[in-house]
Amino acid sequence: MASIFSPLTKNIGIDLGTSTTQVYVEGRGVILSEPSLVATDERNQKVVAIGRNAETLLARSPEVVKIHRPLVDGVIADYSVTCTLLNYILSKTFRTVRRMRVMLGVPAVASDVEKRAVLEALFRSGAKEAYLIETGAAAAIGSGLPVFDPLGNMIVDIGGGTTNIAVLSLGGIVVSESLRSGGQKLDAALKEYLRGTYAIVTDDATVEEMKVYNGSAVLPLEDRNYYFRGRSLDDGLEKEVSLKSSEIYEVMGRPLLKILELIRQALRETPPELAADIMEHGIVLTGGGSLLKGMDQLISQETGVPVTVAAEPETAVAKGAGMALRHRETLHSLVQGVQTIYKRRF
Ligand SMILES: Nc1ncnc2c1ncn2[C@@H]1O[C@H](COP(=O)(O)OP(=O)(O)OP(=O)(O)O)[C@@H](O)[C@H]1O
Repeated sequence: MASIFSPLTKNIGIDLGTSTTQVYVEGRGVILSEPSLVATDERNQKVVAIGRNAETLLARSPEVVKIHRPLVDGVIADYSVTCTLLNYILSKTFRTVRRMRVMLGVPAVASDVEKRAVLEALFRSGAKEAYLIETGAAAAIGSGLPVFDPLGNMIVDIGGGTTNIAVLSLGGIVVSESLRSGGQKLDAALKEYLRGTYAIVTDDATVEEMKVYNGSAVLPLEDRNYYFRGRSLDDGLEKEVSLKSSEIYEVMGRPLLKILELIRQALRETPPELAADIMEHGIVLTGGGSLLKGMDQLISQETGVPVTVAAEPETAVAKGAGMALRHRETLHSLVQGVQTIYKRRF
């Protein structure tokens, strides 16, 4: 029987995200990226689809299907649904990988109970070794920041449900901040605005499209009109509504303020010598939220620090978690007093 130290054991990094779950396999890259969704049949509560299939099913027969999101704001909201999703993901990965050593990114804001729940779910799903790493640290490693150097590195990961910030130096986390707010709060603000101002309700896909294609974190140079369809609250009929780009910008500005405040707080807590490195080398952004138009510009304007978006911002956490497995002993000894890695062997 192959030992867990066997070369057949593959290092796997997982980003179990509020919106999307990604799996990275060492030597192969990101092999799976699917929505974090589980669909059950309303009539008998049986699981009928997971991940992308659940999304497709919802679009086809919304009346029969109930959609479950295992995570809310970055942490497990439904343990059994989380196990179902992890089982599906690991069994898909297991088709090509015999033995798995898994590292999973968790937000710094997650409690010990939540962390233990994820570890249990990983072991139940077939992982032979399982570890957790803070999302910010994983994102920094996955973006290729020189985290082992005697330098201050700052990463801001803006996900769907959480924003995680970490300042790393010499392989350890010096400052760590986490907020249960991310891209989904922008969607919620837009939905609320459409309901309150235009008495119209829209589906998630329309709001997401509005944000991704027409949204901006900075005041748009040209104030264009965009047209969307939704259901009128007055008569229940489909209605078209026109929104200005400046309006979308204003609505999204409120939730973005919280993210800006968290970044300022992390900068205030950073020791001066490391802050000087960050001023020189800049802040790196990861996570889907970093792709919002003008996000780097807004953060740079508001903090006075140069900002860049990582080359592959959406996969940085999964990749970094997988890469961290190779350095797990070093990281373990260097990250003193920080609850970065949890380990249990069977
Ligand atoms: N081009 C884009 N512009 C604006 N937002 C985007 C863009 N692309 C993706 N997003 C947003 O990024 C978020 C998803 O990012 P990501 O996949 O990093 O989060 P997650 O890992 O699922 O969540 P979390 O880390 O909070 O658990 C969603 O809110 C999505 O709408």
